[in-house]
Amino acid sequence: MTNLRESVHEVVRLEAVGKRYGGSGKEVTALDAVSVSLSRGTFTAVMGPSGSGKSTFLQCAAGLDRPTSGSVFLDGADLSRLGERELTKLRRERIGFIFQAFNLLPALTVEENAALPVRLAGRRPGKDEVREVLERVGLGERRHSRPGELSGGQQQRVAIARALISRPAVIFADEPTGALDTSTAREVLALLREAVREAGQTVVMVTHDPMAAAHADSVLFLADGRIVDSIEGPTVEQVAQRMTLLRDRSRTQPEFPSQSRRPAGTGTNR
Ligand SMILES: Nc1ncnc2c1ncn2[C@@H]1O[C@H](COP(=O)(O)OP(=O)(O)OP(=O)(O)O)[C@@H](O)[C@H]1O
Repeated sequence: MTNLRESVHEVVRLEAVGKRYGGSGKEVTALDAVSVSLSRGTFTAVMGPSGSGKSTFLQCAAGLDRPTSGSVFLDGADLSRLGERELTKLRRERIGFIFQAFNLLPALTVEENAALPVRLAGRRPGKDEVREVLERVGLGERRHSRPGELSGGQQQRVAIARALISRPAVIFADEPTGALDTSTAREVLALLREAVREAGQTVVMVTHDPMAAAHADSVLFLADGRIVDSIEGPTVEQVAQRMTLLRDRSRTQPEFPSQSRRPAGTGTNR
């Protein structure tokens, strides 16, 4: 299961990952030979115009969907070699998920929602374990509330607590700040950054928002299913400028000319 070529610092690796949808003349290439390596304890944002393949990238990297070609390695495991049951176990134990729509269970309290991954793994969550993770996201006082009694930002913090409780190697976040106002979004991003800095976790976040992307260590840019660019230590202005360029190019040319593509994954190995 372990890839011997893999560096010990590497926690997510995509090798020539392709994903095609449909068939019989209506095939869409959502990912086209994407290769990238992400190190432990890094925060990576994934950006690109609408339809560029961001969600597909996240789904394939997180083992929620299987690529049509290529391989995905996650925390040492080659996902293509895992059966559904093993994949579910790996997702439950090694990966945390955060979505734009929070996806909390309305009938459960804050602490029950946060403890869900532990229960699903067949373990009884310790009181301290749940309290600690809720305090970490600033919701220690709200543990008996239900999601409907909380603001959007508070609900997303419950979702972050739920993603953190099993101490996963990687947290995949799909537009985690998409439904939040700017100051609440900043709080959520600060929590993700803290998970990277203090717990050495790896965060991969799809976003449309240059402000959110600027909280990451690096930004990968997708266009037409390929990684066409990346920025290390991004600023809001740099990210916004790069996105404008990509949108303009995708409007004027249906496909990127190959000479404008940088080799996939450059600048992302740290
Ligand atoms: N289940 C599917 N069946 C068919 N085509 C799909 C499916 N999912 C995605 N696609 C296509 O694959 C391409 C990439 O889609 P994807 O959702 O990954 O893009 P995205 O960058 O996340 O877009 P957005 O920013 O609009 O959410 C698009 O052309 C999309 O229409």
